[in-house]
Amino acid sequence: MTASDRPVALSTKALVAGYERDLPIVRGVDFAIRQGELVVVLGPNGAGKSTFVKAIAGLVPVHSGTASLGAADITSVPAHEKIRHGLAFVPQTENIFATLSIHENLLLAANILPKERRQERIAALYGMFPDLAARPSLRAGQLSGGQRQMLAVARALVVEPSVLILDEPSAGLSPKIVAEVFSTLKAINETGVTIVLVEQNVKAALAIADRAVILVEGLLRHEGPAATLADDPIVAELYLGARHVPKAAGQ
Ligand SMILES: Nc1ncnc2c1ncn2[C@@H]1O[C@H](COP(=O)(O)OP(=O)(O)OP(=O)(O)O)[C@@H](O)[C@H]1O
Repeated sequence: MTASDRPVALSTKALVAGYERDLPIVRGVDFAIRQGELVVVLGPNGAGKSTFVKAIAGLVPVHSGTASLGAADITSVPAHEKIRHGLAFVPQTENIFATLSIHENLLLAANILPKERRQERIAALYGMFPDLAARPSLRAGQLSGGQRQMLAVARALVVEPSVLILDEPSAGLSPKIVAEVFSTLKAINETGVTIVLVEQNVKAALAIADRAVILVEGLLRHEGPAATLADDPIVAELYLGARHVPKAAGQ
């Protein structure tokens, strides 16, 4: 089955959201990602990318429109309840408890699972993240930036979400560490987890994504397969400072 035949995992319809009622930041976004896809959300600074995913996650007020997981409307489901529907969100910052150990961070995330499943899930996560397994009693605040992001991702995966949304997991990381984080995300995606990735790191994100959507001023301006968008003049215009997009011969 190709990606386009698979059921929609997460969608929004005419989603309008923002911090104040009279100031919508996301201004009517129709978006869909199919099961097993990895879609990157691109766009210039201030375009509303974070606001868009936070609105889906229940962390920013939705003014109108809907967000759905599969067929279930989750627009009004409180943020902490969305995980029970299979949606996990990794915020850009404050995504771990720095004063607690790696193991305590995972235990806290596992709290919503039935008691008998917690150890088994944490063991599975340690299998996926050997760096975390190597020193479970280390205080999370002592981890490097990349390892912190991995702990944040591991916390999100404890409850086996069907959809994982990440808000700029590469922020502040060196290119080498970004490559490691992204290859881990790709491996997670290959286990069947649908991933929505908000990113500024365009090249690296397009290299692992199936598809990309571009938000500009709160609107979905452009979308397409990641492989072709990498060479798209609109991407160049928005990101690479190419103000004058070269016209095709004859124009
Ligand atoms: N907590 C907040 N309260 C009020 N306005 C906010 C808040 N957070 C962001 N905004 C505003 O919302 C708009 C969109 O911000 P957002 O962070 O969603 O953009 P972004 O595309 O994710 O940008 P970046 O890539 O720089 O993070 C900006 O004008 C920003 O100033």
